[in-house]
Amino acid sequence: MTLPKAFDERIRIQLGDEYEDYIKCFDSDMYHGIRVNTSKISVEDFLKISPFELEPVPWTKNGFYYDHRKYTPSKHPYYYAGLYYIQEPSAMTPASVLDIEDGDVVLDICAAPGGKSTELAAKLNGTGILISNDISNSRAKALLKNLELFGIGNMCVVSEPPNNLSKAFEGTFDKILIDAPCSGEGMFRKSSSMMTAWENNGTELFAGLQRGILNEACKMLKPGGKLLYSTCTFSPEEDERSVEYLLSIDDSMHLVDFPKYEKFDDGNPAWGETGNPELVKCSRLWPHHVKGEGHFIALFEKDQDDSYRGNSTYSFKSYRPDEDFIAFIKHVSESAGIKTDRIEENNGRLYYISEGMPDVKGLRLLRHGLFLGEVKKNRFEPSQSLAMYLKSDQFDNVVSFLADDIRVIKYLKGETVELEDDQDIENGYVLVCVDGYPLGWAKNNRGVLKNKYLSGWRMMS
Ligand SMILES: C[S@@+](CC[C@H](N)C(=O)[O-])C[C@H]1O[C@@H](n2cnc3c(N)ncnc32)[C@H](O)[C@@H]1O
Repeated sequence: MTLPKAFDERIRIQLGDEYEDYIKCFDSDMYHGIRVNTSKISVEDFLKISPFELEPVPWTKNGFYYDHRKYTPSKHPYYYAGLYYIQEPSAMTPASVLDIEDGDVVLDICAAPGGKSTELAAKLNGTGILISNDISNSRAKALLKNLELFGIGNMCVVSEPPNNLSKAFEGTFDKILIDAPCSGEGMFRKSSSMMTAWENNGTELFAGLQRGILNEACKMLKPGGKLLYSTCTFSPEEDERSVEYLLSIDDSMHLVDFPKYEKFDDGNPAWGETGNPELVKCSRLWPHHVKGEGHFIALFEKDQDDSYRGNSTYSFKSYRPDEDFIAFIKHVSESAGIKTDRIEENNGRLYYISEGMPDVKGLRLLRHGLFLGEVKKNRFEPSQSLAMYLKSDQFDNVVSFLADDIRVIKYLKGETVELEDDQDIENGYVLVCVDGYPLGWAKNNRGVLKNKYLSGWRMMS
Protein backbone atom coordinates (compact mmCIF):
# COMPACT_ATOMS: atom_id res chain seq x y z
CA MET A 1 0.00 0.00 0.00
CA THR A 2 1.47 3.38 -1.03
CA LEU A 3 -0.25 6.49 0.26
CA PRO A 4 -0.41 9.59 -1.97
CA LYS A 5 2.84 11.45 -1.31
CA ALA A 6 1.26 14.80 -0.43
CA PHE A 7 -1.16 13.07 1.93
CA ASP A 8 1.63 11.11 3.60
CA GLU A 9 3.64 14.28 4.17
CA ARG A 10 0.70 16.11 5.69
CA ILE A 11 -0.59 13.26 7.89
CA ARG A 12 2.95 12.67 9.22
CA ILE A 13 3.00 16.25 10.54
CA GLN A 14 -0.65 16.13 11.64
CA LEU A 15 -0.19 12.93 13.68
CA GLY A 16 3.38 13.37 14.95
CA ASP A 17 4.15 10.48 17.36
CA GLU A 18 0.99 8.64 16.33
CA TYR A 19 1.93 8.42 12.65
CA GLU A 20 3.37 4.87 12.93
CA ASP A 21 0.23 3.61 14.73
CA TYR A 22 -1.92 5.08 11.97
CA ILE A 23 0.21 3.46 9.25
CA LYS A 24 0.00 0.06 11.01
CA CYS A 25 -3.79 0.11 10.49
CA PHE A 26 -3.18 -0.61 6.82
CA ASP A 27 -1.84 -4.07 7.78
CA SER A 28 -5.32 -5.17 8.83
CA ASP A 29 -8.73 -5.34 7.13
CA MET A 30 -11.35 -2.62 7.35
CA TYR A 31 -14.25 -3.05 9.79
CA HIS A 32 -17.67 -4.19 8.60
CA GLY A 33 -20.94 -3.43 10.33
CA ILE A 34 -24.71 -3.62 10.22
CA ARG A 35 -27.15 -1.20 11.82
CA VAL A 36 -30.52 -2.50 12.97
CA ASN A 37 -33.62 -0.78 11.53
CA THR A 38 -35.35 0.09 14.79
CA SER A 39 -38.48 1.22 12.95
CA LYS A 40 -39.05 -2.45 12.04
CA ILE A 41 -37.50 -4.40 14.92
CA SER A 42 -36.01 -3.63 18.34
CA VAL A 43 -32.31 -4.33 18.85
CA GLU A 44 -33.28 -6.86 21.52
CA ASP A 45 -35.56 -8.78 19.14
CA PHE A 46 -33.05 -8.64 16.31
CA LEU A 47 -30.35 -10.14 18.53
CA LYS A 48 -32.71 -13.07 19.23
CA ILE A 49 -33.03 -13.90 15.52
CA SER A 50 -29.70 -12.63 14.18
CA PRO A 51 -28.19 -15.12 11.70
CA PHE A 52 -24.75 -13.57 12.34
CA GLU A 53 -22.49 -13.43 15.39
CA LEU A 54 -22.39 -9.76 16.30
CA GLU A 55 -20.24 -7.50 18.44
CA PRO A 56 -21.63 -4.12 19.53
CA VAL A 57 -20.22 -0.91 18.06
CA PRO A 58 -19.55 0.96 21.33
CA TRP A 59 -20.75 4.38 20.14
CA THR A 60 -24.05 3.40 18.44
CA LYS A 61 -26.68 1.40 20.30
CA ASN A 62 -28.08 -0.30 17.19
CA GLY A 63 -24.73 -0.83 15.41
CA PHE A 64 -22.78 -4.13 15.31
CA TYR A 65 -19.60 -5.54 13.81
CA TYR A 66 -19.78 -8.79 11.84
CA ASP A 67 -17.06 -10.97 10.38
CA HIS A 68 -17.14 -10.37 6.61
CA ARG A 69 -15.12 -13.55 5.99
CA LYS A 70 -17.93 -15.60 7.55
CA TYR A 71 -21.10 -13.77 6.56
CA THR A 72 -22.66 -11.94 3.61
CA PRO A 73 -25.54 -9.99 5.21
CA SER A 74 -26.60 -8.55 1.83
CA LYS A 75 -27.75 -12.04 0.77
CA HIS A 76 -29.87 -12.89 3.78
CA PRO A 77 -33.70 -12.60 3.52
CA TYR A 78 -33.66 -10.24 6.55
CA TYR A 79 -31.76 -7.77 4.38
CA TYR A 80 -34.63 -7.95 1.87
CA ALA A 81 -37.04 -7.40 4.76
CA GLY A 82 -35.19 -4.14 5.58
CA LEU A 83 -34.19 -5.28 9.06
CA TYR A 84 -30.71 -3.72 8.84
CA TYR A 85 -28.42 -1.49 6.80
CA ILE A 86 -24.87 -2.55 5.98
CA GLN A 87 -22.64 0.32 7.10
CA GLU A 88 -19.04 0.98 8.02
CA PRO A 89 -19.12 1.50 11.83
CA SER A 90 -17.65 5.02 12.07
CA ALA A 91 -20.19 6.16 9.45
CA MET A 92 -22.90 5.24 11.98
CA THR A 93 -21.86 8.15 14.21
CA PRO A 94 -23.39 11.27 12.54
CA ALA A 95 -27.01 10.06 12.51
CA SER A 96 -26.65 8.65 16.01
CA VAL A 97 -25.33 11.98 17.34
CA LEU A 98 -28.05 14.15 15.74
CA ASP A 99 -30.89 13.99 18.25
CA ILE A 100 -34.17 13.54 16.41
CA GLU A 101 -37.44 14.28 18.18
CA ASP A 102 -40.93 13.12 17.26
CA GLY A 103 -42.46 15.42 14.67
CA ASP A 104 -39.16 16.96 13.53
CA VAL A 105 -38.86 18.14 9.94
CA VAL A 106 -35.41 16.87 8.91
CA LEU A 107 -33.21 17.50 5.87
CA ASP A 108 -30.35 15.24 4.77
CA ILE A 109 -28.65 17.29 2.04
CA CYS A 110 -26.01 14.84 0.73
CA ALA A 111 -27.93 11.69 1.41
CA ALA A 112 -27.19 9.01 -1.19
CA PRO A 113 -27.12 6.06 -0.92
CA GLY A 114 -28.94 6.55 2.39
CA GLY A 115 -26.70 5.22 5.17
CA LYS A 116 -27.56 8.16 7.39
CA SER A 117 -31.02 8.96 5.98
CA THR A 118 -32.30 5.47 6.81
CA GLU A 119 -31.25 5.98 10.45
CA LEU A 120 -32.69 9.52 10.65
CA ALA A 121 -35.97 8.12 9.27
CA ALA A 122 -35.96 5.24 11.76
CA LYS A 123 -35.40 7.74 14.58
CA LEU A 124 -38.44 9.77 13.45
CA ASN A 125 -40.42 6.59 14.09
CA GLY A 126 -43.19 7.41 11.62
CA THR A 127 -43.61 11.03 12.84
CA GLY A 128 -42.50 14.28 11.18
CA ILE A 129 -40.91 14.38 7.74
CA LEU A 130 -37.54 13.52 6.23
CA ILE A 131 -36.44 15.30 3.07
CA SER A 132 -33.53 13.36 1.57
CA ASN A 133 -31.56 15.03 -1.18
CA ASP A 134 -28.61 14.18 -3.38
CA ILE A 135 -27.36 16.28 -6.26
CA SER A 136 -26.77 13.14 -8.31
CA ASN A 137 -29.98 11.78 -9.79
CA SER A 138 -28.61 8.28 -10.26
CA ARG A 139 -27.37 8.13 -6.66
CA ALA A 140 -30.71 9.52 -5.48
CA LYS A 141 -32.41 6.46 -7.05
CA ALA A 142 -30.35 4.18 -4.80
CA LEU A 143 -31.29 6.43 -1.87
CA LEU A 144 -34.98 6.04 -2.68
CA LYS A 145 -34.66 2.27 -2.83
CA ASN A 146 -32.96 2.12 0.56
CA LEU A 147 -35.59 4.34 2.19
CA GLU A 148 -38.36 2.21 0.69
CA LEU A 149 -36.63 -1.00 1.77
CA PHE A 150 -36.54 0.46 5.30
CA GLY A 151 -40.34 0.96 5.10
CA ILE A 152 -40.25 4.75 5.32
CA GLY A 153 -43.41 6.62 4.27
CA ASN A 154 -42.99 10.11 5.80
CA MET A 155 -40.35 11.20 3.32
CA CYS A 156 -39.54 12.99 0.15
CA VAL A 157 -36.55 12.21 -2.10
CA VAL A 158 -35.18 15.16 -4.04
CA SER A 159 -32.27 15.69 -6.41
CA GLU A 160 -31.25 19.35 -6.41
CA PRO A 161 -28.20 21.50 -5.85
CA PRO A 162 -28.36 23.08 -2.38
CA ASN A 163 -29.00 26.62 -3.71
CA ASN A 164 -32.30 25.39 -5.21
CA LEU A 165 -33.23 23.73 -1.94
CA SER A 166 -32.63 26.91 0.04
CA LYS A 167 -34.98 28.89 -2.24
CA ALA A 168 -37.78 26.44 -1.42
CA PHE A 169 -37.01 25.70 2.21
CA GLU A 170 -35.91 28.89 3.97
CA GLY A 171 -36.18 28.41 7.76
CA THR A 172 -37.93 25.05 7.35
CA PHE A 173 -35.95 22.38 9.18
CA ASP A 174 -35.61 21.40 12.84
CA LYS A 175 -32.58 19.26 12.01
CA ILE A 176 -30.18 19.20 9.05
CA LEU A 177 -27.47 16.68 8.29
CA ILE A 178 -24.64 17.48 5.89
CA ASP A 179 -22.59 14.36 5.26
CA ALA A 180 -20.41 16.30 2.90
CA PRO A 181 -18.65 15.20 -0.28
CA CYS A 182 -15.02 15.01 0.84
CA SER A 183 -11.57 13.77 -0.08
CA GLY A 184 -12.35 10.46 1.67
CA GLU A 185 -9.11 9.93 3.58
CA GLY A 186 -11.05 7.61 5.90
CA MET A 187 -11.83 5.36 2.92
CA PHE A 188 -8.26 4.55 1.91
CA ARG A 189 -8.34 1.12 3.55
CA LYS A 190 -11.71 0.33 1.97
CA SER A 191 -10.62 1.04 -1.57
CA SER A 192 -7.34 2.02 -3.18
CA SER A 193 -9.32 3.91 -5.85
CA MET A 194 -10.00 6.51 -3.13
CA MET A 195 -6.25 7.18 -3.02
CA THR A 196 -6.18 7.72 -6.77
CA ALA A 197 -9.16 10.06 -6.46
CA TRP A 198 -7.34 11.94 -3.67
CA GLU A 199 -4.29 12.34 -5.90
CA ASN A 200 -6.47 13.68 -8.70
CA ASN A 201 -8.65 16.02 -6.62
CA GLY A 202 -6.75 16.83 -3.42
CA THR A 203 -8.68 18.49 -0.60
CA GLU A 204 -9.28 22.01 -1.96
CA LEU A 205 -11.96 21.04 -4.44
CA PHE A 206 -14.01 19.50 -1.63
CA ALA A 207 -13.38 22.35 0.81
CA GLY A 208 -14.98 24.65 -1.79
CA LEU A 209 -17.98 22.36 -2.26
CA GLN A 210 -18.43 22.06 1.50
CA ARG A 211 -18.50 25.81 2.00
CA GLY A 212 -21.14 26.16 -0.71
CA ILE A 213 -23.33 23.52 0.95
CA LEU A 214 -22.86 24.97 4.46
CA ASN A 215 -23.85 28.40 3.20
CA GLU A 216 -27.19 27.16 1.85
CA ALA A 217 -27.86 24.83 4.79
CA CYS A 218 -27.77 27.68 7.34
CA LYS A 219 -30.60 29.44 5.52
CA MET A 220 -32.81 26.35 5.76
CA LEU A 221 -32.40 25.74 9.49
CA LYS A 222 -35.18 26.96 11.82
CA PRO A 223 -34.17 29.16 14.74
CA GLY A 224 -33.37 26.75 17.59
CA GLY A 225 -32.63 23.99 15.04
CA LYS A 226 -29.53 21.79 14.93
CA LEU A 227 -27.17 21.10 12.06
CA LEU A 228 -24.70 18.23 11.96
CA TYR A 229 -21.71 18.45 9.65
CA SER A 230 -19.66 15.33 8.95
CA THR A 231 -16.93 14.10 6.62
CA CYS A 232 -15.02 10.84 6.27
CA THR A 233 -11.71 12.66 5.96
CA PHE A 234 -9.01 13.89 8.34
CA SER A 235 -7.98 16.99 6.44
CA PRO A 236 -8.12 20.14 8.62
CA GLU A 237 -9.09 22.15 5.57
CA GLU A 238 -12.31 20.14 5.17
CA ASP A 239 -12.93 19.63 8.89
CA GLU A 240 -11.97 22.32 11.42
CA ARG A 241 -11.70 24.99 8.70
CA SER A 242 -15.09 24.20 7.18
CA VAL A 243 -16.51 24.55 10.69
CA GLU A 244 -14.76 27.90 11.12
CA TYR A 245 -16.17 28.98 7.76
CA LEU A 246 -19.74 28.31 8.90
CA LEU A 247 -19.19 30.19 12.17
CA SER A 248 -17.78 33.12 10.19
CA ILE A 249 -20.75 33.51 7.83
CA ASP A 250 -23.62 33.20 10.32
CA ASP A 251 -23.29 34.54 13.85
CA SER A 252 -26.56 32.88 14.91
CA MET A 253 -24.82 29.49 14.60
CA HIS A 254 -22.68 28.07 17.40
CA LEU A 255 -21.02 24.75 18.13
CA VAL A 256 -22.59 22.49 20.75
CA ASP A 257 -21.31 19.51 22.73
CA PHE A 258 -22.57 16.00 22.12
CA PRO A 259 -21.83 12.73 23.95
CA LYS A 260 -18.52 11.33 22.74
CA TYR A 261 -17.28 7.78 23.00
CA GLU A 262 -14.10 7.80 25.12
CA LYS A 263 -11.82 6.96 22.18
CA PHE A 264 -13.09 9.75 19.94
CA ASP A 265 -10.62 12.64 19.63
CA ASP A 266 -11.70 16.24 20.11
CA GLY A 267 -11.51 18.66 17.21
CA ASN A 268 -8.18 20.47 17.25
CA PRO A 269 -8.17 24.32 17.47
CA ALA A 270 -4.56 24.32 16.26
CA TRP A 271 -5.68 22.82 12.95
CA GLY A 272 -8.09 25.69 12.34
CA GLU A 273 -7.12 29.14 11.06
CA THR A 274 -8.51 31.09 14.00
CA GLY A 275 -7.48 28.80 16.87
CA ASN A 276 -11.10 29.01 18.11
CA PRO A 277 -11.12 26.97 21.37
CA GLU A 278 -14.73 25.95 20.68
CA LEU A 279 -13.42 23.57 18.00
CA VAL A 280 -12.75 20.98 20.74
CA LYS A 281 -16.51 20.39 20.67
CA CYS A 282 -16.05 18.63 17.32
CA SER A 283 -14.92 15.00 17.12
CA ARG A 284 -12.53 13.08 14.95
CA LEU A 285 -12.56 9.29 14.77
CA TRP A 286 -9.11 7.92 13.92
CA PRO A 287 -8.72 4.32 12.72
CA HIS A 288 -5.79 3.80 15.12
CA HIS A 289 -7.97 4.82 18.10
CA VAL A 290 -11.36 3.27 17.30
CA LYS A 291 -12.54 0.18 15.41
CA GLY A 292 -13.71 2.12 12.37
CA GLU A 293 -12.33 3.79 9.25
CA GLY A 294 -12.57 7.41 10.38
CA HIS A 295 -14.94 10.37 10.48
CA PHE A 296 -15.20 14.00 11.56
CA ILE A 297 -18.30 15.46 13.22
CA ALA A 298 -19.43 18.91 14.28
CA LEU A 299 -22.82 19.78 15.78
CA PHE A 300 -24.20 23.32 15.54
CA GLU A 301 -27.28 25.01 16.97
CA LYS A 302 -28.98 28.11 15.64
CA ASP A 303 -30.05 30.82 18.08
CA GLN A 304 -33.76 31.29 18.74
CA ASP A 305 -35.45 34.17 16.91
CA ASP A 306 -38.77 35.56 18.22
CA SER A 307 -39.67 37.05 14.84
CA TYR A 308 -39.72 33.60 13.15
CA ARG A 309 -43.12 32.91 11.53
CA GLY A 310 -42.77 29.40 10.05
CA ASN A 311 -42.88 28.22 6.49
CA SER A 312 -45.51 27.14 3.99
CA THR A 313 -46.76 23.56 3.98
CA TYR A 314 -47.73 21.19 1.21
CA SER A 315 -50.68 22.19 -0.97
CA PHE A 316 -52.79 19.20 -2.00
CA LYS A 317 -54.27 18.37 -5.36
CA SER A 318 -57.58 16.88 -4.28
CA TYR A 319 -58.27 13.22 -5.07
CA ARG A 320 -61.58 11.35 -4.92
CA PRO A 321 -60.66 7.78 -3.99
CA ASP A 322 -61.22 5.28 -6.76
CA GLU A 323 -63.50 2.27 -6.01
CA ASP A 324 -60.76 -0.30 -6.65
CA PHE A 325 -58.47 1.49 -4.25
CA ILE A 326 -61.22 1.69 -1.61
CA ALA A 327 -61.79 -2.06 -1.99
CA PHE A 328 -58.06 -2.71 -1.46
CA ILE A 329 -57.46 -0.30 1.43
CA LYS A 330 -60.21 -2.05 3.45
CA HIS A 331 -57.70 -4.86 3.94
CA VAL A 332 -55.20 -2.44 5.53
CA SER A 333 -55.57 -1.82 9.25
CA GLU A 334 -56.24 1.74 10.49
CA SER A 335 -53.12 1.38 12.63
CA ALA A 336 -51.07 1.82 9.42
CA GLY A 337 -52.18 5.47 9.59
CA ILE A 338 -53.05 5.90 5.89
CA LYS A 339 -55.77 8.54 5.80
CA THR A 340 -57.68 8.75 2.52
CA ASP A 341 -57.94 12.55 2.78
CA ARG A 342 -54.15 12.86 2.47
CA ILE A 343 -53.78 10.92 -0.78
CA GLU A 344 -52.65 12.49 -4.01
CA GLU A 345 -53.00 11.01 -7.50
CA ASN A 346 -50.61 11.47 -10.40
CA ASN A 347 -51.33 9.56 -13.64
CA GLY A 348 -53.04 6.77 -11.74
CA ARG A 349 -50.26 6.52 -9.15
CA LEU A 350 -51.34 7.16 -5.57
CA TYR A 351 -49.19 8.73 -2.86
CA TYR A 352 -49.89 9.14 0.84
CA ILE A 353 -48.56 12.50 2.03
CA SER A 354 -47.74 12.62 5.75
CA GLU A 355 -48.70 15.62 7.82
CA GLY A 356 -46.09 18.34 8.03
CA MET A 357 -44.75 17.86 4.47
CA PRO A 358 -43.19 21.18 3.41
CA ASP A 359 -44.08 22.72 0.07
CA VAL A 360 -41.92 20.90 -2.49
CA LYS A 361 -43.41 22.53 -5.61
CA GLY A 362 -40.96 23.05 -8.45
CA LEU A 363 -38.26 20.73 -7.09
CA ARG A 364 -36.91 17.70 -8.92
CA LEU A 365 -38.66 14.98 -6.94
CA LEU A 366 -38.00 11.25 -7.11
CA ARG A 367 -40.68 10.60 -4.51
CA HIS A 368 -42.98 12.65 -2.33
CA GLY A 369 -44.69 10.65 0.37
CA LEU A 370 -45.45 6.95 0.42
CA PHE A 371 -46.11 5.46 -3.03
CA LEU A 372 -49.19 3.29 -2.43
CA GLY A 373 -49.67 1.73 -5.85
CA GLU A 374 -51.34 2.22 -9.20
CA VAL A 375 -54.94 2.31 -10.29
CA LYS A 376 -55.11 0.36 -13.54
CA LYS A 377 -58.14 -0.72 -15.59
CA ASN A 378 -60.60 -2.11 -13.00
CA ARG A 379 -57.95 -2.88 -10.42
CA PHE A 380 -55.55 -1.40 -7.91
CA GLU A 381 -51.98 -2.78 -7.82
CA PRO A 382 -50.27 -2.17 -4.46
CA SER A 383 -46.63 -1.07 -4.57
CA GLN A 384 -43.49 -2.68 -3.20
CA SER A 385 -43.02 0.38 -0.98
CA LEU A 386 -46.45 -0.16 0.60
CA ALA A 387 -45.56 -3.79 1.37
CA MET A 388 -42.33 -2.64 3.07
CA TYR A 389 -44.14 0.13 4.97
CA LEU A 390 -46.76 -2.21 6.51
CA LYS A 391 -46.24 -4.37 9.57
CA SER A 392 -47.48 -7.94 9.12
CA ASP A 393 -50.45 -7.33 11.46
CA GLN A 394 -51.59 -4.36 9.35
CA PHE A 395 -52.82 -6.42 6.39
CA ASP A 396 -55.55 -9.02 6.69
CA ASN A 397 -54.13 -11.64 4.30
CA VAL A 398 -50.58 -12.63 5.23
CA VAL A 399 -48.31 -15.61 4.71
CA SER A 400 -45.09 -15.87 6.67
CA PHE A 401 -42.30 -18.32 5.84
CA LEU A 402 -39.38 -19.23 8.08
CA ALA A 403 -36.06 -17.70 6.99
CA ASP A 404 -34.66 -21.11 6.02
CA ASP A 405 -37.73 -22.12 3.97
CA ILE A 406 -36.57 -22.49 0.36
CA ARG A 407 -39.75 -20.68 -0.73
CA VAL A 408 -38.35 -17.40 0.66
CA ILE A 409 -35.46 -17.49 -1.80
CA LYS A 410 -37.78 -18.60 -4.62
CA TYR A 411 -40.10 -15.71 -3.82
CA LEU A 412 -37.21 -13.21 -3.75
CA LYS A 413 -36.03 -14.52 -7.13
CA GLY A 414 -39.44 -13.80 -8.63
CA GLU A 415 -40.66 -17.42 -8.85
CA THR A 416 -44.14 -18.79 -8.23
CA VAL A 417 -44.50 -20.31 -4.78
CA GLU A 418 -46.97 -22.93 -3.55
CA LEU A 419 -48.65 -22.91 -0.17
CA GLU A 420 -49.01 -26.01 1.97
CA ASP A 421 -52.45 -27.57 2.33
CA ASP A 422 -52.84 -26.37 5.90
CA GLN A 423 -52.03 -22.74 5.01
CA ASP A 424 -55.44 -21.15 4.95
CA ILE A 425 -54.91 -17.96 2.94
CA GLU A 426 -57.63 -15.99 1.12
CA ASN A 427 -57.43 -15.64 -2.65
CA GLY A 428 -56.21 -12.22 -3.88
CA TYR A 429 -53.36 -10.05 -2.61
CA VAL A 430 -51.21 -11.60 0.11
CA LEU A 431 -48.46 -9.88 2.07
CA VAL A 432 -45.52 -12.32 1.94
CA CYS A 433 -43.28 -12.23 5.03
CA VAL A 434 -40.16 -13.85 6.39
CA ASP A 435 -40.47 -14.66 10.10
CA GLY A 436 -43.27 -12.08 10.29
CA TYR A 437 -41.42 -9.25 8.46
CA PRO A 438 -42.90 -8.18 5.08
CA LEU A 439 -40.98 -8.83 1.86
CA GLY A 440 -43.57 -7.97 -0.80
CA TRP A 441 -46.84 -8.93 -2.48
CA ALA A 442 -48.12 -12.06 -4.17
CA LYS A 443 -51.53 -12.94 -5.56
CA ASN A 444 -52.99 -16.14 -4.20
CA ASN A 445 -55.04 -18.39 -6.43
CA ARG A 446 -56.08 -21.51 -4.51
CA GLY A 447 -52.71 -22.11 -2.89
CA VAL A 448 -50.50 -20.89 -5.74
CA LEU A 449 -48.81 -17.54 -5.12
CA LYS A 450 -48.30 -15.53 -8.29
CA ASN A 451 -45.18 -13.50 -7.65
CA LYS A 452 -45.61 -9.72 -7.38
CA TYR A 453 -42.16 -8.95 -5.95
CA LEU A 454 -40.75 -5.82 -7.61
CA SER A 455 -38.65 -7.13 -10.52
CA GLY A 456 -35.83 -4.60 -10.06
CA TRP A 457 -35.36 -5.75 -6.43
CA ARG A 458 -35.08 -9.47 -7.16
CA MET A 459 -32.35 -11.60 -5.65
CA MET A 460 -29.88 -12.34 -8.42
CA SER A 461 -27.95 -15.45 -7.48
C1 LIG B 1 -20.30 11.19 1.60
S1 LIG B 1 -21.45 10.95 0.35
C2 LIG B 1 -22.96 10.77 1.25
C3 LIG B 1 -23.14 9.45 1.90
C4 LIG B 1 -24.50 9.32 2.55
N1 LIG B 1 -24.74 10.39 3.49
C5 LIG B 1 -24.67 8.00 3.24
O1 LIG B 1 -24.52 7.95 4.45
O2 LIG B 1 -24.98 7.01 2.55
C6 LIG B 1 -21.63 12.55 -0.30
C7 LIG B 1 -22.77 12.71 -1.29
O3 LIG B 1 -22.85 14.10 -1.61
C8 LIG B 1 -23.34 14.22 -2.92
N2 LIG B 1 -23.01 15.59 -3.35
C9 LIG B 1 -21.89 16.07 -3.91
N3 LIG B 1 -21.99 17.39 -4.09
C10 LIG B 1 -23.18 17.76 -3.61
C11 LIG B 1 -23.88 18.99 -3.52
N4 LIG B 1 -23.32 20.13 -3.92
N5 LIG B 1 -25.11 18.97 -2.98
C12 LIG B 1 -25.70 17.82 -2.56
N6 LIG B 1 -25.09 16.62 -2.61
C13 LIG B 1 -23.85 16.61 -3.13
C14 LIG B 1 -22.66 13.10 -3.67
O4 LIG B 1 -23.41 12.74 -4.82
C15 LIG B 1 -22.61 12.00 -2.62
O5 LIG B 1 -23.68 11.11 -2.79
